[in-house]
Amino acid sequence: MAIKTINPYNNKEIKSFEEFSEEAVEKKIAQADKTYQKWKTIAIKQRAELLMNVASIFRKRKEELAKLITLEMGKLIAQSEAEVEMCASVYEYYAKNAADFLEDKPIEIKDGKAFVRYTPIGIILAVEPWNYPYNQVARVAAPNIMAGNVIMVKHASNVPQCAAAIEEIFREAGAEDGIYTNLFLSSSRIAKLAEDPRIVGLSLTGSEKAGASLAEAAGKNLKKSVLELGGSDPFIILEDADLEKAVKNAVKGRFGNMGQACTSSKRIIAVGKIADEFLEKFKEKVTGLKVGDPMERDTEVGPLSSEEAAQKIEKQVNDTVKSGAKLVLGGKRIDREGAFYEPTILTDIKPGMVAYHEEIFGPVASFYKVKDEKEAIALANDSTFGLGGSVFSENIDRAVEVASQIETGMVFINEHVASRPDLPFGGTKRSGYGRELSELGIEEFVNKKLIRISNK
Ligand SMILES: O=CCCCC(=O)O
Repeated sequence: MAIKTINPYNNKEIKSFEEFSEEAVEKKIAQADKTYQKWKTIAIKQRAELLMNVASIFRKRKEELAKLITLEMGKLIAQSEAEVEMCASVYEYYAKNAADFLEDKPIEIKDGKAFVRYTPIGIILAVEPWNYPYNQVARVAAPNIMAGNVIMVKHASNVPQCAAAIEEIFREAGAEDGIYTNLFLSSSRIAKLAEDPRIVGLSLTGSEKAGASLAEAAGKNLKKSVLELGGSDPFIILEDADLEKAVKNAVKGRFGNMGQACTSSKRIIAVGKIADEFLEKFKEKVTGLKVGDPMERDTEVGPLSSEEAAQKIEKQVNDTVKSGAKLVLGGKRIDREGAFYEPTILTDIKPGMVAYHEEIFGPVASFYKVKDEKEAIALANDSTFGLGGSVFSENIDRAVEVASQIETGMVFINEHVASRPDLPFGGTKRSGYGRELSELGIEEFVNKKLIRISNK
């Protein structure tokens, strides 16, 4: 199968890459394994130097790297640049903090001494998505390389140039072959890779379907896995919220990256008397955003990642409207070439409708008006997903109380959900398991080895 770059701004093919043969993949695994035997013994200071170089190359080549994102998946250019910066900060964060995170953890016992030592385990296979082509990879590569593991990445097939660029950056930074390996492969070959005894851990960010099949392969082969899957994050606005702040965050939280984030604020739940005013202001802010070329700095609405993605959104919205929901804004394809879809707001969504249950991975906000806080929490939790969520209130104790009742892996108060290197990221329920980023992210693929020294 050829792996193609198609520019979603005009649906034109730009470049095509050949999938790696079985022999080529075997050679790369053998190289990664050989390099791992050495890398696991290398001082952490040297590992940190490599990642500091990687961070600095990302920053130095920011413009060019950002353009590749925009070309391959249509992200607005300023957001692509911000992603490159965020990705550099992830490499830098682990370069600076991993030594502390990996220190021996003493255990207090009465007789003798005991501690937990974190040791590397081998090759980690990461399956990564197109929506943040550099940053999603950094979150797995940086902690694992610092922990002494090596990484093989099967990236999404619509961002091959970004995928190749990451490997090239590692090479430029001085990484030996095998520390970071890009694999041009189709998804159907992942299960076979999981059988390889040299690959010891599997990490995936993607859909529930892809996660289930990776987890099945990991389970069959008794390998650890981390899954970061979809979400339908609730964004709750309590009656005492700062409305301006809530509106600003809702626009960014739902329409940033054209709504193509697992943690987008997909379900906006407004309580009581502020609901109508919120909706009016929210609609006002979204109406009239400038549609155009994502490479142009004044464009506010770019294309989705692909024609297929735009068609899927179109079908989900049409099905929801057919079953009785109302359109407050948008609701159709934008009449121009490319994978464009209007920023859309839906209301009157009821259980049984597509938008109530499915993740809508695009610029579509589902708006719900509820009677009180209790109803808001019940609605927020009436989802198979459990990734992130937001609560807006000027009463922080109250907001924390609501946050603690929401069944997700992350809740942000008075902010939309956004990852940061120093905060754990991940979900519960059908949004997956395990954590990326922060100290927790480096603990996923290490052997937490107990060493006990007897005093008998
Ligand atoms: O699809 C997952 C998006 C993660 C966005 C972030 O890093 O904040």
